[in-house]
Amino acid sequence: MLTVEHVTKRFKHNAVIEDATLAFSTGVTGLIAPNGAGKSTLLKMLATLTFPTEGRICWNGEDIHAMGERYRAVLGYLPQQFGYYPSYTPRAFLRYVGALQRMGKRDIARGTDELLELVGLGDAADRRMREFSGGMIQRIGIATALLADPQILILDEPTAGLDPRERVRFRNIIHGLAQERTVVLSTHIVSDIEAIAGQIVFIQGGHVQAYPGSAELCAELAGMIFEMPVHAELPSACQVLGERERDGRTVLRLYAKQKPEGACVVSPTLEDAFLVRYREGR
Ligand SMILES: Nc1ncnc2c1ncn2[C@@H]1O[C@H](COP(=O)(O)OP(=O)(O)OP(=O)(O)O)[C@@H](O)[C@H]1O
Repeated sequence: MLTVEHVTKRFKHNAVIEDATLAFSTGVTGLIAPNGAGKSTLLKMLATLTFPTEGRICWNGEDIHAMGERYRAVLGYLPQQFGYYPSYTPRAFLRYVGALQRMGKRDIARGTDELLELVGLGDAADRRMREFSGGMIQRIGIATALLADPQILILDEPTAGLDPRERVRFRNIIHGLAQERTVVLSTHIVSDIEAIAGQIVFIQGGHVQAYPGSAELCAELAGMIFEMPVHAELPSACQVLGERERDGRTVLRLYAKQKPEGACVVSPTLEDAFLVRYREGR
């Protein structure tokens, strides 16, 4: 288990993460927050690329910085900007990455074949990556992070720039990988994690809060999410969460503590929970 114990991260006097205590076990944890909230900072600390100002992070009870190379041997990390060489083929690139990780040639070759199949790029193993779509490159990024068969997989906004089909494919791959790994991924797109995250972590104003899954978050809003016709008079104490089409009509989706006149109550979604939590001024 990966544990974050009373971790604070400050840049000069600005605390980006404040006294965070969290645990990541097998399965997917989705870190969801708007841009600039501190997702990458938290993930970089989990990947030992930056240090907590206070507190410590442990893997199975041992401080990850004290573990040094032993920790990096169990860690796979896909940064937000994944660096690759466009003139390389996936096979050559994975060989290069494996060599940097001091893996044996046979392990690299076996890993490369298995991983390219896993991410659906077995047929593209010997094509130059300059011809690849953004989604294909992200899948190469995943294969790279998985090459040394890590127990912990940290993915920083892995679905950024992917089209809906690629997002679904990516989500399925991540879900499969998390059956026997600790996967932590950041996103600001709710649907990326709604279906697969066993734990959801919000970061707001430096405070980090974990929920066991989207069901608990949605339950908190039960009876407080409504839809009403777009031209109806809005109650004063409500938050508009968006518009949508319902049975050929445009309706407003609202958050309110009490049922507005003419509104009907609807089931809360993780997106509602996200919008309510991160509404302007909060
Ligand atoms: N090395 C640094 N020095 C100073 N401030 C930093 C540094 N790294 C991050 N920050 C600040 O910390 C805050 C959180 O940044 P971070 O990149 O962790 O956010 P994020 O949630 O990952 O956002 P995004 O989705 O835009 O990547 C920002 O205000 C950023 O300017």
